[in-house]
Amino acid sequence: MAGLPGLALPGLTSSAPTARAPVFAAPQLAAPRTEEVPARSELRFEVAFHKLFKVRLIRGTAEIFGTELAQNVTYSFTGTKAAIFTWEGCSLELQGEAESEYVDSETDAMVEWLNVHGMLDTLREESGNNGGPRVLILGADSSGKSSLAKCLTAWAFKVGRTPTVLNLDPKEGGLAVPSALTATTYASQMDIESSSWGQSAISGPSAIPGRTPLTYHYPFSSPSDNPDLYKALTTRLALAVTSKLEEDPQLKTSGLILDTPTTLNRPQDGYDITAHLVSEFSIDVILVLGSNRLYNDMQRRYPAGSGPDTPAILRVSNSTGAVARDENFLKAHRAAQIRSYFFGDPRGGTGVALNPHSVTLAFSEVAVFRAVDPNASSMKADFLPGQDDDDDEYDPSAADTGSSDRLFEKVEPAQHLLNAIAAIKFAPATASQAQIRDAAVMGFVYVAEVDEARKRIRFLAPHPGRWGDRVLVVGEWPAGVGDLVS
Ligand SMILES: Nc1ncnc2c1ncn2[C@@H]1O[C@H](COP(=O)(O)OP(=O)(O)OP(=O)(O)O)[C@@H](O)[C@H]1O
Repeated sequence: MAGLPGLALPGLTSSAPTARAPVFAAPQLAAPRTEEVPARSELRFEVAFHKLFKVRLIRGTAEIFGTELAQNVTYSFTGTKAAIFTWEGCSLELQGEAESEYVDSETDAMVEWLNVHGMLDTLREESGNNGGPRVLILGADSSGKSSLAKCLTAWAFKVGRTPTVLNLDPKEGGLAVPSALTATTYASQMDIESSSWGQSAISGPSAIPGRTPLTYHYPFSSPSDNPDLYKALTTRLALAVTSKLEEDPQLKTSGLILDTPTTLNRPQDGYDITAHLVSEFSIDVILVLGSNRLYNDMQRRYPAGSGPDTPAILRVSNSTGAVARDENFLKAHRAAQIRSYFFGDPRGGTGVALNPHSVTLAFSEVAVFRAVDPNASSMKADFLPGQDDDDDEYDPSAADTGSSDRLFEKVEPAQHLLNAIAAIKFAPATASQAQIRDAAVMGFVYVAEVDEARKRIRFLAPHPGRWGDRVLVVGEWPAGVGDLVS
């Protein structure tokens, strides 16, 4: 396939909106009030989507998941559940509407987490040629896994480290969109206002210095939906990250922090994947949050003193303030994450609004593949549109997956792609199944329009560059966001 001519629509440049960005109508807020937060306490708050809650630190010091707030800067939150913690006490100016907002002093977990950071930093000090700690965080649903990962990352950065964080939860998506498995080095402060891990440099300029994660695409919601694919991708990530660490002593000493999905907690299908991660990333510390069963099972699997490569298992307290997020909240959270990937942060505050680029292509100019759901492949084979006649032929490249099933099937562009999020992979249209699987992601695009009559398809892309002869891959996850463009 020749280079894809991107068609910039009139007026659709980076200085004028390419698509109508979701407008965040700043609500009228009541006058600000002041909240005194005692030492070693935290202000916990929950803000609904489409509501705004503003916080300004006016006295003392405070941090949000380990990252310090600057004094006299107004931070804006929406669609967030979080806590502002203070070691020494602080005064906060609050404005706006929180669904729940209270100060709590039951914060022993923070002290414990800080001790874990101290222990990890001692391991970094003493690491020599072996490199710093490679930490795997496991735990129950909403136990605070991501919050702990953020705290450990922020505190490590604060003492001059540059840890590499792996988001291995396809429901979260790290600095990209859900379905992204990412590795990101934190050499600058984390984003205070983000309810996830912030915004990637791929999406455009941001107030926080940009980070470009190494991204792989796993378009299923849980590792156990397609364990072979999940394992293959995490192996690629481990190889890439390990070689990056070998090239940079500072990164190597700073080590790895792996944030994982809750489903790894399940003995029946999660432990096998956990063992894969432990071996591929040469994990030496496993932090278990809030599950005695998981802690005991891990201790049995990796008994202390059974060898130099056996990881240490540490039980860590749950974040007492961590709250379960219901499916509606999580759905809105995912939609917001996808929106911010394309449109930036429209809230004001320190956020930067972006204008995604619109690219219209002929059907003949794109190569779209769909990741096959191994649990439904036999049913799908007959029904998916756009099957080539020779699709049933044996593909030798699929052999190294350990299964003769195909991983991806080519699909013709049609209405079924509308609202899909597609990964642009560093693989040409002629690539084998294994090459498509193993290719990293250049970025994600959103299918904004499919014109079957004129055989044209319009994408929104965060980046103006053309992607040339590269395949697009869609899957069942994340589900399309219907109202991304109105
Ligand atoms: N101390 C706290 N006070 C208020 N909210 C908190 C606190 N700690 C964590 N949270 C919030 O609780 C929610 C769940 O926490 P977190 O995402 O860290 O858990 P998790 O174990 O990673 O979740 P999941 O099971 O979805 O992967 C998040 O919205 C987080 O911001």
